[in-house]
Amino acid sequence: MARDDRRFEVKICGIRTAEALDAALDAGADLVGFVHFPKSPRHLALADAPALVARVAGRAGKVALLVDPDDALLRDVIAAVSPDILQLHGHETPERVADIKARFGLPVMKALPVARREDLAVLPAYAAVADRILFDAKPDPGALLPGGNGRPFDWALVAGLDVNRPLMLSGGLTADNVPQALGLVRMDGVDVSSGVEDAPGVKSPDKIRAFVAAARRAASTSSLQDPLSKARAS
Ligand SMILES: O=C(O)c1ccccc1N[C@@H]1O[C@H](COP(=O)(O)O)[C@@H](O)[C@H]1O
Repeated sequence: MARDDRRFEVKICGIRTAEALDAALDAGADLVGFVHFPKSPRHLALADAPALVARVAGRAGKVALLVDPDDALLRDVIAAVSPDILQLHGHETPERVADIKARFGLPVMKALPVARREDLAVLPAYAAVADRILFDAKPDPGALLPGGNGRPFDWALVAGLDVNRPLMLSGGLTADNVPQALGLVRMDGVDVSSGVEDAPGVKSPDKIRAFVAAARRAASTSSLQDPLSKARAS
C-alpha cells in the first residue's frame, strides 16, 4: 500500500490501568500497547492482562511488547492479551523475527535502536521480514530498559527513508515535540510511553489526550513537509 493511502496511527504504549486505557481509547488512539517485560515500570502481569485488554473491545489494535521472548513466553502473552501485533523490542535477529511470524501467525513490528546513521544498516534485513518498523532511541550501554527511556534521537537520521513498510517513530516524544518531529520526518505513525506519564509507569489521561490531538494535527500537515526527504530526492 502506498504511504499516502495508509492511515496515520497513534500508539499509546505501556498501559497498565483501566483509567489510562479508557483515556487512550476515548482520545482515539489507533493502537494501545501492553508491555510484558518485568524490569519495566510498565510491566503488565499476565494474570492482570485479560481483564484489562477486554476493555479494548475492538476500539483500537492491541500491541504486545516483548523483549527477546522465547516461544513459551510468546505463547503465554498471546493467550493473555490476544494481540493484533507483536512488538519486538530486544535484540531479535531478522531470522528470529521471521521465525516468530511463521510460528505465531501475527504481524510483527520490530523496534530498531537509532543513534547514528550506521544503525540503519540493518534496516533492509528487518524490513524484509517485519510487517512494520519502529525507530526508537538507542539506549546507553548497560541501560536497564531497551526502550521506554523517554529519550529522543536525531530524527533527521530517519527522514526520507525508502522502505516499503509502515514506519513508526518513538523515543522521547511528547505533545510538545511531536509537531517538530513530524515536521521533519514523514512517518506512518508515532508511539509514546514516557511522554504521556507523570512518573515512570504512571500514565496521565490529560497527557494522553494532548498527545493524540497534537500528533493528529501534526500528521495532517506532515505529508506536505518532510523537507529532508525532498532535498534528498532532488
Ligand atoms: O515502555 C517500556 O517500559 C519499554 C520497555 C522495554 C522496551 C520498550 C519499552 N517501551 C517502548 O519504547 C519506545 C519509546 O518509549 P518512550 O516514549 O521514549 O518512553 C516506545 O515504543 C515504547 O513502546
